[in-house]
Amino acid sequence: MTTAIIARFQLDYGGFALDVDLNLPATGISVLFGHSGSGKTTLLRCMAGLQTPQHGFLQVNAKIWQDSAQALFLPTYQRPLGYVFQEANLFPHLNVRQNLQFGLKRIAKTATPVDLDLAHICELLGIQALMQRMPDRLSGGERQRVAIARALALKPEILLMDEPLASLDFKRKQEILPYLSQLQQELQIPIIYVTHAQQEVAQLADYLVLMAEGKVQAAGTLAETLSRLDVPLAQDREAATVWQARVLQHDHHYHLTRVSFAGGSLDLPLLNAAIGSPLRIQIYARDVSIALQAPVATSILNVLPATITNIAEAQPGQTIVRLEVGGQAILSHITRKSAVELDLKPGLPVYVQIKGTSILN
Ligand SMILES: Nc1ncnc2c1ncn2[C@@H]1O[C@H](COP(=O)(O)OP(=O)(O)OP(=O)(O)O)[C@@H](O)[C@H]1O
Repeated sequence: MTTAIIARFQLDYGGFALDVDLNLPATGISVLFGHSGSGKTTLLRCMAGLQTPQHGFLQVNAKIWQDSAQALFLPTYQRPLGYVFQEANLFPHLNVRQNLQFGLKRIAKTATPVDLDLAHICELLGIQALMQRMPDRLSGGERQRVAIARALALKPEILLMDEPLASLDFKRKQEILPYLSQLQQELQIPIIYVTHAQQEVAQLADYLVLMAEGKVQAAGTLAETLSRLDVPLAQDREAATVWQARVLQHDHHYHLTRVSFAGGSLDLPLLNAAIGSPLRIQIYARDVSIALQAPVATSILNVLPATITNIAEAQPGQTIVRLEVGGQAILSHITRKSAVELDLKPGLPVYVQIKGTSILN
């Protein structure tokens, strides 16, 4: 991982304390995930210079924005960042184009090497046709896409997003998520994205930071962090791993699509996606079962050789098993009785049977 951001903050509100020491990658979406009140927004506000912690150090790329040890603190307006809030906060008396142009003058003063072409940004966010519209004539999802474009128009070196989808209903969220995935693939700047929605984590995160009570509980690539048995996510009923895959071939006769991932290939229900296109595949731990031998007669299409790496107790009577399939981690929730009867142990070679998958993009 090429580190772009080093963030160390200690802040005490009296009743709540933030204490973090984080290195975040140079590209992709780093998601800050945690329960309400875990300190995600406070951390984001510290990065933006909207909060003044007792101790703070923030380095973005090679530049130090803040270092309390040397009394250095760049005010927010001198930090080349974009900030997207839960509500779009567009200027109601300006149309979309004027909203996007607002504040552009600032760029001349704080020009950065990052060259984001505004027209390209509008195209990525699908808002080219909305330029003349007033904000009250936009849907919630459109307003939020304009707010994201407005933040990017300032050519930031990082984009901070605080629950940008939280005020949207399910349908609007689904409408905007593909745009965010597209941005993540095209933009060369790091995005720090706050959410408490597990689905957004699975769909967007490249890097995942779990926060609890003002501290970082775990941080790492999405695959690493989702499959850690020592953090609550793996114990959750909704525990899942996410694999990056590519479309290999379509089988129109059986209505199946074969995709490849780092550890092999999977057959999925027929997808409407071009050969070679990238996909995220979510596999719930409850949909993965374990067999000691390769099953000879099974209706399950996806059976893969795997090795057990860790085992932990989950709910009463439940065991969670972490396995690797060609280096890719996968979780399986099974009954404790099965774990004992099969005598499962770390290092044991087994087979995983994947009963179902969801495609996230
Ligand atoms: N200005 C403030 N003064 C005192 N306490 C504050 C202040 N701002 C936030 N807090 C407290 O700090 C804690 C962390 O709040 P924060 O908004 O960072 O959490 P969060 O994880 O972003 O939560 P949510 O998901 O609900 O937005 C909360 O207990 C909150 O009440």
